[in-house]
Amino acid sequence: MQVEWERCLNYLHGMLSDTVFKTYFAQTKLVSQTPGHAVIAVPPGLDVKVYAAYKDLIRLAWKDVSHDEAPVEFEFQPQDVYQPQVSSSDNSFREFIKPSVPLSGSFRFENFVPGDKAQLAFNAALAVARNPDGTQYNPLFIYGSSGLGKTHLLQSIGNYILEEDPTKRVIYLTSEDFSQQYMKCLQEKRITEMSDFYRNEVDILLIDDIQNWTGKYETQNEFFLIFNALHQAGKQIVLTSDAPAAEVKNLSDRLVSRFSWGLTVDIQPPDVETREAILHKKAEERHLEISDEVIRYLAENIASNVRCLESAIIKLTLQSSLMSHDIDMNIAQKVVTEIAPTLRRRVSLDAVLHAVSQHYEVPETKLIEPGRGTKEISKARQVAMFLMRELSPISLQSIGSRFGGKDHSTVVHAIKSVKKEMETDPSFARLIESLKNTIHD
Ligand SMILES: Nc1ncnc2c1ncn2[C@@H]1O[C@H](COP(=O)(O)OP(=O)(O)OP(=O)(O)O)[C@@H](O)[C@H]1O
Repeated sequence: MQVEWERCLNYLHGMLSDTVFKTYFAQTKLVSQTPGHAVIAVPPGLDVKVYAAYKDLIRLAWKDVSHDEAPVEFEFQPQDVYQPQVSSSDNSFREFIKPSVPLSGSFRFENFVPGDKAQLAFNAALAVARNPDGTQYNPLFIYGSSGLGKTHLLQSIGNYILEEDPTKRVIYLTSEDFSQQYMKCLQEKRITEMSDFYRNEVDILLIDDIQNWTGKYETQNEFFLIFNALHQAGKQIVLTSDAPAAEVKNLSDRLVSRFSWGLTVDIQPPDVETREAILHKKAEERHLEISDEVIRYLAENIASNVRCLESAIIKLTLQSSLMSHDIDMNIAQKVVTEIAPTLRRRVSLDAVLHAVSQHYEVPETKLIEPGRGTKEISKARQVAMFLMRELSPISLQSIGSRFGGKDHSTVVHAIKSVKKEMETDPSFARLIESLKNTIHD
């Protein structure tokens, strides 16, 4: 019951001035509710008559958050024994929601190769980074298929801004992180703190993969209010998605419309020349000597996405050191044959979770909840992370997000552990292969 009032308060926060909201609403509580009637307790010292002026707005907010068409009469009462919500210090709230995921230093404009297909997105991202006060394109909405550099550009914006001005408050997170923050705050009745945080402590908001908000209407409502407040205050917002906003399934119309206020740009798969340029760049970054012939062969044969090009470079290095031989066409052909099945396959994360949960007899909810869990759960989780990476062109960060917001290094560690065990234990390697074969979308 109180949860609905919290949502209503959140809505009101978006409609009222900060002062009015904090004076009259922030400390209120829903104390009882019967059909058509709700009693709201207000802190001592406040004149309950004041609330008459807000009744229509409150009804509207209530209708919107509760989806209840029946009219509700709100009665405001001073409480004799009123326990205001203990407000936490900023630091403890930050600790509680972990607002931002650290930016990876390797995502920079200098090492992004735009080619023709990502030039517009690159220019727009750079323009936003150079003018982070929301005056360029606000919001900037970047969309494109998996592995084409959306996260790279998004994080490059953050890195650039922070290098120019380390005092800027840049928040980067995936849409799933945001949903989790919202659910956590809702459960702990800290929604007001969450909206306060985004309203008052963010200069640039970067949100990755908003397609994962499909059907999550409560999260969308919360984000809608935050978006409005930030936009009004001239704070820059950048969003990415695997599809244009209008094509994201079950994304509310009002968010779709807000997202089109600024600039929408897409990233298309790179053509063969750009793939060559990317491979040259990646080889150079790793101080690898790879002939033009090998680069061209890889660029022609790996056309799916840039993540696969990167993985080809890593595999080339591995093969070359295993065979104690310079990288040549033989090694390149071996690598292309090895990654060909991955290029064809693309399974959903849910399919992987389901298969692993069945095999280890661990409920899916246990696999994805934060915290370590038992040894068995932790093992099953590592296997799931490994399989997701193998069977789907998804970033380490997105995998971590699926497991209660684990960071990228936890996922790297999980993948390494599974690989190591596969090398030393053939029966475990067979198990992984058989799991791979059972997973289908
Ligand atoms: N044009 C490019 N130039 C250089 N590197 C690139 C380019 N495009 C992608 N990459 C690299 O490819 C990898 C995958 O890119 P990224 O994670 O940004 O993709 P994404 O579009 O966000 O994918 P997803 O939707 O799966 O999260 C990253 O390591 C990134 O640095």
